[in-house]
Amino acid sequence: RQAAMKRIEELRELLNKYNYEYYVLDRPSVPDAEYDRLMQELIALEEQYPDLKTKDSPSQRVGGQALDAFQKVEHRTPMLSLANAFNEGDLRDFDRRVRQEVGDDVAYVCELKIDGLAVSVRYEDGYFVQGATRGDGVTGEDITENLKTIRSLPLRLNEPVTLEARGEAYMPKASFERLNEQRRNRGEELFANPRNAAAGSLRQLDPKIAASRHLDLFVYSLANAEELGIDSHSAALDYLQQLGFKTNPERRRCANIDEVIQFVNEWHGKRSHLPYEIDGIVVKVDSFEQQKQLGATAKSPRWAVAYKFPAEEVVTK
Ligand SMILES: Cc1ccc2cc(C(N)=O)cc(O)c2n1
Repeated sequence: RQAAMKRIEELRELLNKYNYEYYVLDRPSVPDAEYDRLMQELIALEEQYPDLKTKDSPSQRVGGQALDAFQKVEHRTPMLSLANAFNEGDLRDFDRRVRQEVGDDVAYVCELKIDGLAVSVRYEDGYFVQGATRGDGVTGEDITENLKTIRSLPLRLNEPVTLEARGEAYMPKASFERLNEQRRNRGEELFANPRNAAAGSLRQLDPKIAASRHLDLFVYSLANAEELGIDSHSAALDYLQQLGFKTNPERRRCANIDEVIQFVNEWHGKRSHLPYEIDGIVVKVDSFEQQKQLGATAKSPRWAVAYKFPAEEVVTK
């Protein structure tokens, strides 16, 4: 039994590491066959010794039976939506309002605005404990079992911290094409775009169906950053990455609004080359102290804006 416990721990660490390399770093170090072989060994040992199964075991990603309904979840801090900017003038207006409030010494962080579903994930002592949809920003739906099927979501963080992170669950373009191909062959109704497909997948009561949709997740903010002594959005993103979350690498810290506009123009033409859809660029004041000075309206922060790209001409296939 001692040997089994040791081997189970070894397998769990190995499989979580291989999973991280494959799904977060996109740099697998072992062939799939090796991963599958080790997973089968872990599942067999956990069946033999069920009490040695832990909640961060990689065998627990695709949950058990389907749920009857989703429970409601109250977000500890509201999930804000972003005010939109549609052109350079809107961005300059945003910058002027910010500088009127906090002065000219302000830096921004630009991120790609992933076209998916906003979700919130909670960890206690480093273990994933609950995940929820944004809902109306205050109350969402508990989709913990479905989020567990997203391989880039760590079941355990690199540090035993208690936190709540926010991110965008999305369906990569390749998964979307494959899914619609399947539905076409079965004469089923097609999804209009990856965002709708991701929404439909996360709303599945059966986690096995959610798992089959190959969703992914970029994490983009820390709800309790202050408690953890983090003072800026860029530091929060670095910390999330350090903890083992998948964060979007295409982010840039900008010293002024001109650099923001440059970043926006750069990505305007490049987004079709991305393996996922984006519908704009998120621009945030970097310093949390300045964010606090700017505050938020009932709906959205005054320290952030979403620059929206015009909807891509629809190419019907
Ligand atoms: C505060 C906030 C709200 C929605 C967001 C949405 C995205 C996104 N869709 O990528 C990124 C962010 O940093 C966001 N930040």
